Amino acid sequence: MAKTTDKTDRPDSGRTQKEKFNRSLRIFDYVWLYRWKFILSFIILAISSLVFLVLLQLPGEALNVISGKGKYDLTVTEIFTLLAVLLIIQAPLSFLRVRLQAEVSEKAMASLRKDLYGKILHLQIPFFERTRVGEITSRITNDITQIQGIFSLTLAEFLRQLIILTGAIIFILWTMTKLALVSLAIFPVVVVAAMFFGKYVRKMTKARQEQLAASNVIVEESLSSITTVKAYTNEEFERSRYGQSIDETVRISLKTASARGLFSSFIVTVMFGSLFYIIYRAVLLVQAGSLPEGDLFSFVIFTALIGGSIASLGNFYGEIVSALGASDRVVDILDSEETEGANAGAMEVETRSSSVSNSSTAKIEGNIHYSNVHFNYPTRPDIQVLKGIDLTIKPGEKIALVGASGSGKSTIMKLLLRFYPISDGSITVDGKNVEDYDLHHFRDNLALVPQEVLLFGGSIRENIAYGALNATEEAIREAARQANALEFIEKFPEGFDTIVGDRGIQLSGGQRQRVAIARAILKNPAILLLDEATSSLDAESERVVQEALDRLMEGRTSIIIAHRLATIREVDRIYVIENGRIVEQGTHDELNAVTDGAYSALARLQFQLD
Ligand SMILES: Nc1ncnc2c1ncn2[C@@H]1O[C@H](COP(=O)(O)OP(=O)(O)OP(=O)(O)O)[C@@H](O)[C@H]1O
Repeated sequence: MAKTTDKTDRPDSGRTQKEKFNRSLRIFDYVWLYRWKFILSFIILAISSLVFLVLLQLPGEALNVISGKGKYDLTVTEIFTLLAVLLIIQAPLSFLRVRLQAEVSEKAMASLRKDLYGKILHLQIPFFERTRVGEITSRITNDITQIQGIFSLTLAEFLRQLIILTGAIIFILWTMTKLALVSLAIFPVVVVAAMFFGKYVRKMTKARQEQLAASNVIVEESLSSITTVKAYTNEEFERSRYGQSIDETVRISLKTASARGLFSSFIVTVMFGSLFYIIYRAVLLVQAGSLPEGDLFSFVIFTALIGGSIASLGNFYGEIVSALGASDRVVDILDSEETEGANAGAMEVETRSSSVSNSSTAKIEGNIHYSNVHFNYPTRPDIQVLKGIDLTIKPGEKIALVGASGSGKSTIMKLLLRFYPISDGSITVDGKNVEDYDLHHFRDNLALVPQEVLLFGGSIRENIAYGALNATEEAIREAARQANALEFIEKFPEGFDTIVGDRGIQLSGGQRQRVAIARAILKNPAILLLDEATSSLDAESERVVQEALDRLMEGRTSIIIAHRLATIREVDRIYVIENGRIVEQGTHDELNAVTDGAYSALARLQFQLD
């Protein structure tokens, strides 16, 4: 099973922090769509923060009024009436701000999510070979949630704290200059120290989360391959793998707990110690008669406010920095140039969805020509998988590829599907290089029936309709009939509405294959790619599947990867692939007649075994 490290394989290619930062800001484009609401929410925020600052001065002023040292000509009742009025004004403002920010962040992130997913779906296959599914999901879920947090909360809070901090400092400097200078000399130092300490604690917490995530990957991997785990009786192995990972989590957690413990002792003693020292100095001033009691009260409130603001600014800053990291990863994918074919843009998908298989471009006939095709997988540049493949298939012909495992049969097929760019040579269809076709139009003319059919989790109907999303009920039924699937589907109490379960596991192998064949029939492609199932179906299932396949292949150019030579006796031509080259070609009878031929050797071996 794969290693559990979560790494981004995309090269960081020495991008500087500044470049990363600038790229991250591209996320703002999404928020900018709702700029007026966003700006309005910040104006409201600024107003309510200022109101808050005024509000906090009032209790102190009330105390001053009692001791006859009031600054403004107000009675206690008037002060508290004012306080009540300000509170009431504050209420709808808060509501409106929260509502506006939620609307902006939800809508902006929804379009970001949609764009990102659209982009991911259009990325080339090598991206998916490099990047683990969990990591891609994490981009769409965790990273965007983190970015959303910034727009819905953090940025606003950051600004609010900044206003409060500035306002509070100005207030105490203005009204109690001497005392303010003492506290401004001590307090920020302590808070900054606390912030660094806090950063360390956060780092530890993150390490713990990562370790926990790694443990979850083990669970996910083991459970998704539970049949393999059981078949190999590796339950104990998996349990201990998980156990070790969990023990590691505990170890890191305890280290984190110690750091957290130290942190809170630090906060309690040093932070509050200095706060009390400042208050002590203030009380001395009150005692000496140079500071009214009410101002002392305000001073305490505002000093606590300044401390709180600095600390939370630190936290919010941390969140903003990590969201910038998340944005960078998201923009990395959004800007990726690894998109399939220049014609495969998201816009086109939108216009296409209404007329899925009826592309306006002329239908392909299916004249396929491979000319001196060389190929190596992008992930393994040193290993040449195809070493000069030449083959020609006329419209409606059926050809088979045979050869040992790893000889390159599937690769030949994948190149026709344009999953990878060809290193050298060319493939043409109807005389035109496959690269020059509009990708969607091109693939609309191809259908693939894979060896291992994995269905989507929905109903049988949805799975068949995947071949042509706008197909009618009759067309789906007819496709199922031709695929020899109608009978078994109708035996289910729910018929076409039967849910096939995650990846189709509630159907047998043969049934899954027939659903896949029905899907291909519905698509009605000119070219058919068939990776013959190796899993041996029982004779009866094999017969019905084969019959369905024969019907599917009728009148279509078909390329069959054959594992069982018995099924390809009737094809127009067989190509024997060895080590990325075609070593023999001809009909079954021709090749079988070659003494010491590669095919005849294979045939002897198989028919002996059969
Ligand atoms: N995605 C990939 N990335 C890198 N190498 C690959 C990839 N897929 C296949 N290969 C390598 O390319 C070679 C040819 O593989 P291919 O799947 O075409 O063989 P095959 O003849 O279809 O085998 P089988 O009959 O077992 O399906 C093998 O050596 C394989 O390891």
